[in-house]
Amino acid sequence: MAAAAEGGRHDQGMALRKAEESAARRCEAARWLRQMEAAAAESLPERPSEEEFCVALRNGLVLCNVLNHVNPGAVPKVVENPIVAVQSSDVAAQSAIQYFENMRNFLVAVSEMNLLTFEASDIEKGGSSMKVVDCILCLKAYHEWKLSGGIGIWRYGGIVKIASSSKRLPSYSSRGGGSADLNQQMLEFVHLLSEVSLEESRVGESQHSLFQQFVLRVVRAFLQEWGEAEGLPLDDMVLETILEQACKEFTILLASHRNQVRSLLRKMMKDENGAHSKQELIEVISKSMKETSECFLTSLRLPCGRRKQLDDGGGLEHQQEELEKLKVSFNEMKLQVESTRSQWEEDLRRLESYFEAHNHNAYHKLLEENRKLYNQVQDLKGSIRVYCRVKPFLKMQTDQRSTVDHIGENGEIMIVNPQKQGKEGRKMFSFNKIFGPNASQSEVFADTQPLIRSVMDGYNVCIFAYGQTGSGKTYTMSGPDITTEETWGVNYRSLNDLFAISQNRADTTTYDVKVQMIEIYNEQVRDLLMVDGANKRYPFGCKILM
Ligand SMILES: Nc1ncnc2c1ncn2[C@@H]1O[C@H](COP(=O)(O)OP(=O)(O)OP(=O)(O)O)[C@@H](O)[C@H]1O
Repeated sequence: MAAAAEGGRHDQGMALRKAEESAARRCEAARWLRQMEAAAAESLPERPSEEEFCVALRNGLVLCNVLNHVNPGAVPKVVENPIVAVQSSDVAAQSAIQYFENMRNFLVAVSEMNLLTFEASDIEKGGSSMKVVDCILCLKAYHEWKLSGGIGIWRYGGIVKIASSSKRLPSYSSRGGGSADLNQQMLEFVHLLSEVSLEESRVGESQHSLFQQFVLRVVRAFLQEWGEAEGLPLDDMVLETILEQACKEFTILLASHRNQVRSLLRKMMKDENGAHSKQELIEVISKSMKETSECFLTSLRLPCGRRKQLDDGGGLEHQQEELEKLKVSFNEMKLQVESTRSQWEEDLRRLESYFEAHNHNAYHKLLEENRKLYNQVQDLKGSIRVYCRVKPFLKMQTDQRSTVDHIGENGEIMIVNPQKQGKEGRKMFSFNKIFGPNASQSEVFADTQPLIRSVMDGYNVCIFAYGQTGSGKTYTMSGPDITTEETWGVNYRSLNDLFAISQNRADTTTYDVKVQMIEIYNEQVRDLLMVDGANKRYPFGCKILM
């Protein structure tokens, strides 16, 4: 109950405020009419009731006169009959007709000026005086705008008027004005259109920026919601580039269409053959607007999730289809690129392994040939070579008479036996080469060294020293001091080369090196590396390599 009472009080308060508001507006309208028309001051009170207000204006006289003050000639014929309190029924009927003519002329003129208007019945008893008040206040605002120079944009209750200078204000005449007046209006319109261009371009720039931001957000939100655009390369940069381009094109289109409209209107104005109705003018403008919007939609080319709301011409639907096609073709292309890439990778792998195998084979073939040639040379030099080294006299030796008479260049050596005479006392021996008493360890090894490579190529090689006790076998094969490389004998030098070649060929060949040391003495063969003395003697089941 309390709530209902509260609601009722609230409604009463609202109604009171509305009544106060409409009374204030009515008083404002009455004050202005009284200022504009002296006759109104007599018939219209300064603070009239609704009834008083309607009665004072019902004959249309005040309204027509005021309108003619605002826009001279707007109502060419005004019925000036005085208000008579008591009339005969005939006179009253005639007056009513004349007054109705005033009211009709007023309403037509106001309507042609594109101002707010009302129905004739609104001013009759039981009508809505609010609309009458609105019409008068609208006329008042228009009048004030004209007085202030009529420059810029004027708005009142949804009505918009644009003008640039007081000299060329749009002049609205009554319906009977003819084509000349209409053409004048259109020329004015064209003039105003070009005048507002500057203002438009300034506003356009900020609108462009706002529009761009707005569309960017819409599209991003849409793509997030859509989720199917993952495969498309629509990152922020791409989107912004597309939209920026679309906005630029839209701006250019707008400017172009504005110019088109302007030139079309100018052409129409110059066409003196006939008048052009307002309907024709509107048709031209709306056609141009439609073209602009279609061009923009075509140039934008973006999907829109709310297409049903926005697209009543099927343009966005077409864009959506195009996008779907693009997406399918993009995915196909992506698959094709993937497949081509894996094909290339496979081809590359095959080529690599082919060249690797080819190189490997070629290398081995070359190596084999090289080995063959090398070992053929070794064979030609002789598969069994015998060298002779002449031991020098040691410092401790007192008798230093030599038995070597002569050493030839081709491996001959002449030995002298002083105890025999003649031919028996001189004997000539031939070897592959003779090393004299001054030959160094490295000179002796130089002739043996090529055979070490033959070992690494898989050939069997045997180097051994032969001679009586104390003749220098150990000196030649091992050397007097193994700590000094210069004095190394054939064995150490051979092993050194063997491991060096093994390392050089590590990329292609793996070598397994084994060593065995045996002694043959008094027809007994002993394994020198065996710790176990019992097994030292031959046979111990091993192969002699060197
Ligand atoms: N070319 C040489 N230059 C200098 N000294 C040498 C040369 N050949 C051998 N000698 C010296 O002669 C001595 C005997 O040599 P070595 O021990 O090499 O003989 P061997 O043939 O091995 O004897 P064995 O068969 O008894 O073992 C050693 O003192 C060695 O240093």
